[in-house]
Amino acid sequence: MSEPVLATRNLCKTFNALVATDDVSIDLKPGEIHAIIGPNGAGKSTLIGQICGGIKPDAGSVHLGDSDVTNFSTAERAQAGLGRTFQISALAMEDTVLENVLLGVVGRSAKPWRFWSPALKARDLIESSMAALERVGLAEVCDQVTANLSHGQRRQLEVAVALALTPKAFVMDEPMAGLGAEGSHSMTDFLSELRHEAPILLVEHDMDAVFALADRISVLVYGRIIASGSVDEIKASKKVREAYLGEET
Ligand SMILES: Nc1ncnc2c1ncn2[C@@H]1O[C@H](COP(=O)(O)OP(=O)(O)OP(=O)(O)O)[C@@H](O)[C@H]1O
Repeated sequence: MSEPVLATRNLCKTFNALVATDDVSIDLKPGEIHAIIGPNGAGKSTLIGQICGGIKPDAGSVHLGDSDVTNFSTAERAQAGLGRTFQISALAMEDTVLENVLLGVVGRSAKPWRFWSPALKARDLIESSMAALERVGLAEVCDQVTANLSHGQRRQLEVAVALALTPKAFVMDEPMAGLGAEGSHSMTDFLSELRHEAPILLVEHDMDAVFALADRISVLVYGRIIASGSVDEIKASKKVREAYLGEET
């Protein structure tokens, strides 16, 4: 069995009396897409916040490869190889498409000026940023102001920002949100390939995309993982249907 690239161990988080994360231990293995699904308010965003560093857990730990990153800042986790896309866009709308990727990469450095001083480094940085834009199909609009992009292109740009950091693992929060059928389809194709570069922890409400992509699904209800398994196992689970999928049928 391969070692997980990303793991949480017994994560707990309460907000006053509300238990938002209840003893959550999940793994992300090389080459896989592990989807986390659950009804609204189940604790998916809180879990992602603890994995990526925005929310401090009350108990438990987060591991990236061999490193315990529980006490790392968000920037330190990104530096350690955690690539994240956001539910709500974190892009700078007034900056160009290329600038957004460059800023994403430079922001990763604890000492950003180190990137900019030698001309060679700056050139490398631009080349790797352009390569990331090329991969998501945005190279041609690299000089456009981000505000001019369509919603779908902004989602692609977020992926490019994460990609340019050459992460060890991706954490993606609703990458399909707001994409039309065609956009979801091409993002699904893209993520399907991307998993071989770095595994993806995917939080997504779009069940068609989840069922098409996930190697494994974990179902979160009231902050607790109630089931974890393959797409077929989760679809067949009575417990899951009652707690979650059933409410849609
Ligand atoms: N900062 C906070 N203070 C108090 N309660 C919070 C806070 N953040 C989240 N919660 C509560 O914790 C629970 C889990 O919320 P969370 O946003 O993690 O769920 P979610 O599964 O991401 O929901 P959605 O699918 O709607 O995005 C909810 O009951 C929410 O109201």
